Amino acid sequence: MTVRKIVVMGVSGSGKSLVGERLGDLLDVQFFDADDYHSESNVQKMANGIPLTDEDRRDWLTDLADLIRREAGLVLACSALKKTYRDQLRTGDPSLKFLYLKGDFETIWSRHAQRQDHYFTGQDMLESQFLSLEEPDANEAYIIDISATPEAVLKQCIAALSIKPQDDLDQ
Ligand SMILES: Nc1ncnc2c1ncn2[C@@H]1O[C@H](COP(=O)(O)OP(=O)(O)OP(=O)(O)O)[C@@H](O)[C@H]1O
Ligand SMILES: O=C(O)[C@H](O)[C@@H](O)[C@H](O)[C@H](O)CO
Repeated sequence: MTVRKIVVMGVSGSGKSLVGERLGDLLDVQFFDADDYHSESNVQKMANGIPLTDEDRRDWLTDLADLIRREAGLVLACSALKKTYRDQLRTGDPSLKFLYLKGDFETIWSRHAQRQDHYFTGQDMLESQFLSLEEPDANEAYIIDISATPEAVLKQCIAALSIKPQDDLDQ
């Protein structure tokens, strides 16, 4: 297994934390959530229903690139919505692999609605994520269809990264 540094990307509610955590366990590398690296003012902004700007995300991405550089292996859940953001993350390690959790607004909104106690809420906020999103193509990321169950989504990730035979996940 050679893949050691992975970013699980996508809009809010696409399943990055759920899938990323399980992937970290499977790969036996630490899982990090980029949400934990937002400044207090960024969190406040989002909690007040104001989407982040490029400027708001600049220092956050710098810190995340440092984290990627520092760790020998990791799975990082990070929105990484724009190409320039992903380029900034890759400065931490050019071999970084991206898994893009791709889904439509309706699917993701329905999952958002089930989530509680999260500062990122509201249809407008989710819409703003889709407006900012610059989808990576297959040259830049493995594209994962999130319409299926978490287990099936995880299987796609494993297959994309060619980590283990898929049968190992059947339980
Ligand atoms: N494939 C799936 N099928 C059904 N529910 C899912 C699936 N993936 C994730 N969920 C659920 O959808 C919700 C959002 O998932 P999660 O919190 O992992 O997304 P996220 O991308 O990390 O969001 P955020 O960036 O806002 O933190 C959670 O309640 C999670 O359990
Ligand atoms: O780039 C961004 O706009 C942020 O990273 C968001 O995606 C939120 O942090 C996250 O979705 C909240 O859970």
